[in-house]
Amino acid sequence: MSRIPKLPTTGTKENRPGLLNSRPISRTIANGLSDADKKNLLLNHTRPLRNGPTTTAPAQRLKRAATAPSSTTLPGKVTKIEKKPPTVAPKIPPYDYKARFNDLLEKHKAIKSEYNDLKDKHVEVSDDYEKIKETAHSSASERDILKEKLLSALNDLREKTAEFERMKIDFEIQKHENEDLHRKTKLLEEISLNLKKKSAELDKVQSDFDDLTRRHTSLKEETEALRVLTEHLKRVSIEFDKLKLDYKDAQEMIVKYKTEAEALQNILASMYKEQRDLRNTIQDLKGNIRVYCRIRPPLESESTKPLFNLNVLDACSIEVEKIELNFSSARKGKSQHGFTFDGIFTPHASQEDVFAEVSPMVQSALDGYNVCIFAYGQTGSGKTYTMEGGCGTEKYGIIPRAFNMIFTSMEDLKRMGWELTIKASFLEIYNEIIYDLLNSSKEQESHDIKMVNSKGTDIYVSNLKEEEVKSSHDFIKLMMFAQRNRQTAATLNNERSSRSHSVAQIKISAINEKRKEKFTSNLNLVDLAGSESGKTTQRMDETKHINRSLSELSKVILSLQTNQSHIPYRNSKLTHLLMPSLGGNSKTLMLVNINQFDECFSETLNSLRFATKVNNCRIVKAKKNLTMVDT
Ligand SMILES: Nc1ncnc2c1ncn2[C@@H]1O[C@H](COP(=O)(O)OP(=O)(O)OP(=O)(O)O)[C@@H](O)[C@H]1O
Repeated sequence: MSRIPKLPTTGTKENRPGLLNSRPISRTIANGLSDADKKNLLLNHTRPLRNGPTTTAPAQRLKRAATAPSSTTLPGKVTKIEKKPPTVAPKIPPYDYKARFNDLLEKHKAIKSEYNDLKDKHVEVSDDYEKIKETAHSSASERDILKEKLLSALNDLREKTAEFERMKIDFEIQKHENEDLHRKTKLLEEISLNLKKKSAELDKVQSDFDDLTRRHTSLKEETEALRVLTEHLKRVSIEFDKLKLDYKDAQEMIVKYKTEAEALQNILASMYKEQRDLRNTIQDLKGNIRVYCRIRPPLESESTKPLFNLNVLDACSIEVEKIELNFSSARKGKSQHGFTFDGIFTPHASQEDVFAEVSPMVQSALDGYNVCIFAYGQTGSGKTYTMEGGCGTEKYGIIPRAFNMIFTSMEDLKRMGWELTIKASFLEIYNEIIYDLLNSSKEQESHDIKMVNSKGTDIYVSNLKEEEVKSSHDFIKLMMFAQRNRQTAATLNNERSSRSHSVAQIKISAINEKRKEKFTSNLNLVDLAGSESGKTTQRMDETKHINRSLSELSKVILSLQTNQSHIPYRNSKLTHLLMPSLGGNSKTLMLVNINQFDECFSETLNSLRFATKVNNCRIVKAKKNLTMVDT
């Protein structure tokens, strides 16, 4: 901004005119002199040399000039004064005036040229001064502008400062307020935290209180229950005391009754024995082989089938009659036959009616006798229905009813000190081979009939499954299982069930520890194969076997009837199996089943004739299998 040239800083501080006193003005201004200083400075510069406060003599000035620094710097122009090495003037003798004059002349010349130089320099300095003046002038105006600006800036500054001060105060106030707020916030946070804690504590206290309330309620209830219980206990205690007395009385009574019961039990046992003996006397009188005839009613589907005449003459006799219409045949005319048995079951007889007659035989088994009940007759005559029955307890046949009876009697026998074990097995004899009906696997083991002891009075079938039965329900389940197995075999081999003998064996083992008695008895319930003759090759084969076993059965019965020494039991599987139940020590009941269809007349006649043969046979008095228990 300043165009003032830089002046040399060297030189004396004396306020001399000209170059020697030329301090750089710009520097002084820049150094911030006061206005008065600046004025003085300018005046000093412009004052003529002679008006200077310290006017020096020309000789002195010359001398100073001679010793002055060899170079001076002027603003704008730099004049270099060459430094000459000081020449040592030869000492002039005082007498040499000429030389001294020449020397003075020389000095004068030098001063003169110096003067001229200085003059030139003065002119230069004057120019510079003018320039500086101008510059100073413009600087002054600039300074004024700047001053104004400075003033306004100062005003602004003052205002800003005032504003700043205000703001500072405001800031301070704000700061205080902020701090205050901060403090309050902190305080609030602390209060809120405390509140939260208190609230949590309150919640806990509340839940504790609720807990306590609940416990209090339950305790109250328990107390109430306890109170009720205590009252009840009091009552019970009174009752207990009463009962104790009653118990004492009862105990005395029990002892009394026990003695009486024992006496009664003895009476009962002897009565039971008498009753049993009487029963068996009656049985003996009736005969140990008993034959009944059952006539099957035609089914709805058979209602159109022609029937032959069948007259039930009395409870034990029937008459069958067929009128031959084929007059060309030799057997034309009436064919009438009468038969007498131990009983006749008409088509109206129910399963219950049949069992009522059969039950004494089951009772005999429970009394310790071997019993065999078998159904005989042609296919479809009602053998299976008679032995096994149909669905529902009403239609139950002899086998399930016999079991029901055994389990009912077991209770009475228990009361008299008898413990009974009942075992059951189911088998089928087809074409002289024994099949275990309780074994459902296809791979059947071979079954042989073997002797239990050397006396040959009892037999057993090897590899035959024997299940202990605890209830009649167990037995029904077992019987149904055997029926299913028989039906499966029948499905595989058409009509096999009709062509095979089915045997349900029930073994009763009884022991009376008190009386030291025990017995075992066998109850064989047999559904024989159809007695008719077959027509096909296979049927012929089957028939051969069936007929053989049935004729062997008739032979055995005949041998028994005629008291033969040798009874041919072993000639067929059936007779061999039934040996214990057919022999002297047994009771046999045969049910001959017939139907009334005209087409079945001759087979019916055959069945009735066979039954008559059996009926004529009287087994020797049966013996009970009772033995004494080894002690
Ligand atoms: N007394 C009866 N009352 C009502 N229906 C009977 C009677 N007897 C037999 N039936 C019925 O007659 C049909 C033949 O009887 P069942 O099967 O018992 O004869 P079956 O002699 O055993 O024949 P199979 O030798 O083929 O086994 C069956 O449907 C059976 O329900």
